[in-house]
Amino acid sequence: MSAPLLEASGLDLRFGAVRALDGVSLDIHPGEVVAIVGESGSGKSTLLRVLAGMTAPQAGQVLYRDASGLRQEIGALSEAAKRRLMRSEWGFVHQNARDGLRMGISAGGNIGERLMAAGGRNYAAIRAAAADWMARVEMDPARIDEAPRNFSGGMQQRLQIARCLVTEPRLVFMDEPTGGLDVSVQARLLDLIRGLVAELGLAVFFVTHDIAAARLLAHRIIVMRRGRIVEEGLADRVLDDPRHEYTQLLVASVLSA
Ligand SMILES: Nc1ncnc2c1ncn2[C@@H]1O[C@H](COP(=O)(O)OP(=O)(O)OP(=O)(O)O)[C@@H](O)[C@H]1O
Repeated sequence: MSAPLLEASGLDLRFGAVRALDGVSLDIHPGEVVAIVGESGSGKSTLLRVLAGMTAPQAGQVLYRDASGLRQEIGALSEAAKRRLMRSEWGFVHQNARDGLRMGISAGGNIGERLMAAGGRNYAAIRAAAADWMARVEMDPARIDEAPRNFSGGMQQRLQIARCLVTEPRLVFMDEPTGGLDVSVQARLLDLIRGLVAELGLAVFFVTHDIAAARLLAHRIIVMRRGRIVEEGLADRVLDDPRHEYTQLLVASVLSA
C-alpha cells in the first residue's frame, strides 16, 4: 500500500471538563474515503478541524505528505502556508454552504476564484472551467452569472463542492456535507459526491451522523465516542459485524429507525 497522505497521532483536546479528543490516532491513504461517525458531541467535527489545521490540538501531531513527497507537521506551518495548502492540495466542504461560498459573487465567480487563487490567469479558460464544473455537479451552466442566494440549499451545496473540487485537491474534508437537506436531495447529492470522488481518486475524511451515507461513500469507517475512537475498519465489516457495543447500538438505531 502507498505511504499515508495524512497521519495523526495522540491528539488530545479539552474544552474545560469536556475531552473532545482523547488520544486519537489515525491515518488516511491516497484515494481512500474515511467516514467519521458517532453521536452528537462525540468529537467528530473537532477531529476534522484539527486534522485540517483549523484548530490546534493540546497534544499530538498531524503529519501531511505533500505532492512533492515532503512530510509536513500541520501544527508547525504558518497560517499563510496552511492557507496555501487549503487553496491547492486540500479542500473543505462545510455543512452549511454559506460557510464555504462567497455569497456576494456569482456562481461562476465562486468556482473561478478558487482557480485564480491557485494561479489561473486566463479569464476565458477560467469561465469555461467554471461552466464545465457547474455541469459536472448537475447545475445549469446558463446560471453561471447568478448569485448563490438564487439557488436552493441543495444547489448551493453542489456549488460549494464544485468550488472545492475545481482545483483537483488531493485531500478533502467534508463536515456533514448533506446535513440539513431534504432526504431526497441528500440521496442525489451523495450519489454525485460518490461519483466525483471515485472519478478524481480523492482522499476524503467525512463526518456524518448518517450511517447510510457512510455505507454509501466510505471505504473505511471510524466510530467515535466521547473523544475516542472505539472502533474502525472496512465499512462493510464495521456495519455488518460491529464489534464494539456502541457501534452495535449506532447500527441498530439506524436499522430500527
Ligand atoms: N469551541 C468549543 N468550545 C467549547 N466546547 C466545545 C467547542 N467545540 C466543541 N466543544 C465540545 O466538544 C465536544 C465535541 O464536539 P464536536 O462538535 O466535535 O462533536 P460532534 O461529534 O461533531 O457533534 P455534532 O455531531 O453534534 O456536530 C462537545 O461536547 C462539544 O460541546
